[in-house]
This record gives sequence, structure tokens and C-alpha cells, in this order.
Amino acid sequence: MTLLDLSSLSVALRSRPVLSQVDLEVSAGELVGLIGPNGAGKTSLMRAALGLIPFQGRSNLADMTPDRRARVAAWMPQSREIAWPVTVERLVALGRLPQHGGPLGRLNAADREAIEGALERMELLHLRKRTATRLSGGEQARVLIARALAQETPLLMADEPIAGLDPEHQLATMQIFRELADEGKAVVVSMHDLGLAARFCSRLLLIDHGRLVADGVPEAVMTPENLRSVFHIDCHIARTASGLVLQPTGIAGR
Ligand SMILES: Nc1ncnc2c1ncn2[C@@H]1O[C@H](COP(=O)(O)OP(=O)(O)OP(=O)(O)O)[C@@H](O)[C@H]1O
Repeated sequence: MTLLDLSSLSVALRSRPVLSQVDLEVSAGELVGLIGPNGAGKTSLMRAALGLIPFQGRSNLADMTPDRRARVAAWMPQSREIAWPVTVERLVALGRLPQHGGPLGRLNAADREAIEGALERMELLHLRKRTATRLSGGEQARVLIARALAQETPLLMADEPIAGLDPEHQLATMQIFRELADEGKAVVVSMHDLGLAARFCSRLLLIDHGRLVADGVPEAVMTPENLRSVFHIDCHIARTASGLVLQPTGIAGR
């Protein structure tokens, strides 16, 4: 089942083209990593797909009413600002707003199950009564991922969700995304850790200067040529039983 369907998606910000003619379909069961250098257009692609910024072309999500979209796609933006000093469990409960179609009234059994599941998955049960604004940056990021998980949408889109997490929680979070995809959801995440992208994602989209320049399984996208021409780096790449292992070794040509 196709959950994200973009055709000829283009974005110009302040009259400057930042995304050009992206065609993309993402289906249930895929964990898609969006990779590319700083300023390549990863955030613009996701924000345009969600209808959060003006674009040309077509996005199935942007065509939906806001209510419908919130039931189809959960979104974790790059900015990690938590505006109010509410408890962790209250913040995660806000992920249930779309299911209520309005203000969050009394939580029902399905809400409670979704909230508990999200807190447990993100290893936040011990922090549930803490004030979210008084957590560390990485802890706050995990709370925001939990809020997106509690939304229980078939599609999860997250902008650099593992940035700032410690190694254990980076691995655990990528593993959770992998599980969500295996459970039949579609997950689209932008990320800069090419090693984790190669190891966990079923498919990679390589963006460079606003264009989708490669799209396929990690082995097909993480080629020495692509890594050199797009990221300007040399990498050690090895195929292992647990997937592709990739370690940047230097800046190309230096
Ligand atoms: N509000 C804005 N006004 C004008 N240009 C913008 C604006 N926001 C982003 N841009 C430009 O759009 C281009 C794409 O930015 P975008 O944030 O999509 O890149 P990105 O791939 O997500 O980068 P990063 O990895 O650094 O987060 C960049 O050149 C950026 O400078």
C-alpha cells in the first residue's frame, strides 16, 4: 500500500529553488532513510510533502484535510522545542489529539495503551512524571519520538530523529523504526549517520542540491562514487552478515 506519493514536487524558498521535480512513492513496510549533505533539501522535501510549506507538483498528504493527514502521518520536526512545562506522559498523550478530533478529553483504553506502548518503546517509563522541559536534549528527543509513536499512524516522518541521542539510544531508536516497518508501517527519516542509515534502512534516498540523485537499497546508493561526488568523503564499506557496514575514513582528495 502506498502511503506517501509525490510527483514532480518542487520547492522554492525566497525565490530560490531548493527542491526540483521529486517523484517518490513510499509503501507500507519500508524504512526509508533520507540522506544528503547540509542544505541538500531533506527537510524541505518532508515539509512540502506534509503541506507545511508551499510547493509545486503533487503530494497525497498535502491533498488531505489536516484531520485526515494527522491520522495518516505523524511528524517529528528537526526543532526539538517543547513549549510547555508538562509531564512526559502528558506530552506523549498529546500524540492522541488526532484520534480525538479536538481537545484531548478523557483518555480511553486505546489512548492509554498507545501512550504506555510509546513510553515503554522509547524507554521513558521511569521519566513519565518528570517535567519534559527539564530533561536533557536527548531525553527530550526520545519524548518527542514517543509522542509521534503514540499517534499510531501508518506513516511516520521524522527529521533527524536520532541526532543528539547517545549510541545506545541511536541504535535502539533505529531498531524501533525497523520494527515499525516490519509491522507494516512506513517510516521516513532524514539522518546524517551514514553507517546507521546503511545498516537499518531498507531503502535510501540520496538528495543533492535539491535533486533525488539515487534511490534504492543501501548497497546501490552507498557507492564509493556517490559518497565521493555528493558527500566528498571516502569510506570503508563492507558487506557483513548483519548488513552493510560503512565508516567514513577521510575527505576525498585530501
Ligand atoms: N526559510 C528559508 N528561506 C530561504 N531558504 C531556506 C529556508 N529554509 C531553508 N532554506 C534553504 O533551503 C535549502 C534546503 O534546506 P533544507 O533545510 O531542506 O536542507 P537539509 O537537507 O534538511 O539540511 P540539513 O541537513 O542541514 O538539515 C538550503 O539551501 C537552505 O539554506
